[in-house]
Amino acid sequence: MQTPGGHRRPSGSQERPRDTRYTLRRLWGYLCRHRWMLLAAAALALASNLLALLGPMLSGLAIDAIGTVPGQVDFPRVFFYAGWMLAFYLLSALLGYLFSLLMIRLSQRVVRQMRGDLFSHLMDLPVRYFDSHQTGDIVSRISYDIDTVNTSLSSDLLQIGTSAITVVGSFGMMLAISPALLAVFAVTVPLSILWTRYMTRKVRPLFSRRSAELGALGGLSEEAVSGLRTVKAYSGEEAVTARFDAQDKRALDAQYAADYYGTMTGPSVNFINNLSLTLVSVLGATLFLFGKITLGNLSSFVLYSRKFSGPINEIANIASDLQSAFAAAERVFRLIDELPEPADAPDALPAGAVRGEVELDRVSFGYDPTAPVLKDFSLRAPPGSLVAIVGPTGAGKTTVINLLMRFYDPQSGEIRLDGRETRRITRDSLRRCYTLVLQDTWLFSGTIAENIAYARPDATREEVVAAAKAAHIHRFISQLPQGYDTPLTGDEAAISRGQKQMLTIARAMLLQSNMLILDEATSNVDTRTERRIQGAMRQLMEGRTCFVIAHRLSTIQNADVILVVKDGRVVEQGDHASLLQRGGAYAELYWAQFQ
Ligand SMILES: Nc1ncnc2c1ncn2[C@@H]1O[C@H](COP(=O)(O)OP(=O)(O)OP(=O)(O)O)[C@@H](O)[C@H]1O
Repeated sequence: MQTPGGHRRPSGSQERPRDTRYTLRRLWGYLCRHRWMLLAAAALALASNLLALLGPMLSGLAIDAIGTVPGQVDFPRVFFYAGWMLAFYLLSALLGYLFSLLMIRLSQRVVRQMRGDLFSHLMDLPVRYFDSHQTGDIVSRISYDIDTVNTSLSSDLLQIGTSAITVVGSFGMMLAISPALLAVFAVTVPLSILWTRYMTRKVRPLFSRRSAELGALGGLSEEAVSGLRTVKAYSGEEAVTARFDAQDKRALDAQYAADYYGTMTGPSVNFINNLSLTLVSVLGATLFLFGKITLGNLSSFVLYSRKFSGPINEIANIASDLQSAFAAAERVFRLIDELPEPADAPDALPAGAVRGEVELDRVSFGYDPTAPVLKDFSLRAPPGSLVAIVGPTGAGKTTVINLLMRFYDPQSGEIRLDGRETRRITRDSLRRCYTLVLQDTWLFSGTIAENIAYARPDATREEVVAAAKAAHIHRFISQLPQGYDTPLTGDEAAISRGQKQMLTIARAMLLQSNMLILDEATSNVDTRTERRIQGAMRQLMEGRTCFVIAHRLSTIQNADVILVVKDGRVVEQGDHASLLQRGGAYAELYWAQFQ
């Protein structure tokens, strides 16, 4: 039996990269939510860099104060300039420190918002999304990809911000000192810009691939870890390790390719910039010879030229980090951009108090619209009735539940609750009308009491205990050292599958909804215990419209209507006695179990 919509398909590990501008705009949107912090950071960066920019100029003035004639050094002036240099550099360092602090805080806030948006959007996605994407890949977006964006925002963006100011400032200073010497950069700067652009374009898809392959690796790990018992039971360790190995190799290859081209960018741009230093030295010496520049100015120019090309270098160096962050941000935004469950119809109203009359009227549905699973499916459940759905594996029983809960909507036909089409009822209120107990028991890390009270956190301890007693799980819980306060963590061994199922039944007992769906809800409980909780189950079903899917036909004999489903169609319906008498598909299933 599946959980509703529990079929999983691996995600396509390759998604087409979007353009950088789109991702940048989205990131910018997040940053702008903290525009005051951003503005303060920009002001700090500007002040810190402008102060640092004064250093080379003061150094040049100090050199000129030394003069060219040995023994005629104007020490007071040298110390005067050196003193100012020290003061400016100190202040610049202090402002730089404050700037970094602010950027770290800013990136923390942005990441928190992004992660929050991502998670809450995840909750709004239709079941279909989870049916077709690997859990590990989704988790990797929430953790790994967002972390990558975080690192990049706090360090790379910071560097780019300060670099830009330094580049512009140094350029202005060099222009003031010697426009002639500046000509050197007319050759080297375009060269390094073109080269950096070429490399980033080359590297970006490689980083997208790296993120996707790492996501797939996460998916595989999640699959292997959650199914470890089965893997061991089938001695599949080697096969799963081989698959992991192959995927790990693919991820590492993708990482290597991205890092290889990423690291190539820095040194090559560095070389181009060093070339400019060589040219400045030659041209500067010539200008000095002709008395067009003082030694101090030349020295300042060289220092500014280092300041000017340094950030270009840095930007080239962090370009690969940025590419990796863009690829990660893109995967995050792609998830955020996934279409949520369609909004409720404009005329949809809350379900309100319902009697519990459910009708499926000639419903056809396929997960893939071209391959129908339910064909012309009709059923009518009067209020308070017990409807059992039986049929062979893959017949479409769980699919009926998926439609009742509106995890999916039918392609044709109508589903009605109390005569109202369910599309005219808000999804949330419709789902609240049902209590759903699945074979797939889902317990979260919290105490036993919290797990039982999951759908009603306001329930008192007495109510929780009464529910547990009704589900015949109270004795077991009381024997635990911490009783109802026993934490349920990942330690699956501490509690059996049957006990887990009883806990989910206790959880259902606490709810007062008018309709109940039991999808193989007692399949893990032994027949004796099942018989013992029958009374409680009957009490739970009392007065409620119930849909029960059970392979064990003994549990549904008292149903008002039994629907026999085969290949997505109702092939027989009636109560137990009439269906047995008929000697058709139901009788066949029944005798197959009891003979
Ligand atoms: N999320 C899904 N995506 C695509 N196909 C699906 C999905 N869920 C179920 N199916 C297909 O729909 C058909 C009906 O599945 P369903 O789970 O409703 O059967 P079932 O009668 O509940 O079977 P079982 O008794 O084994 O649980 C199957 O062929 C199944 O492969």
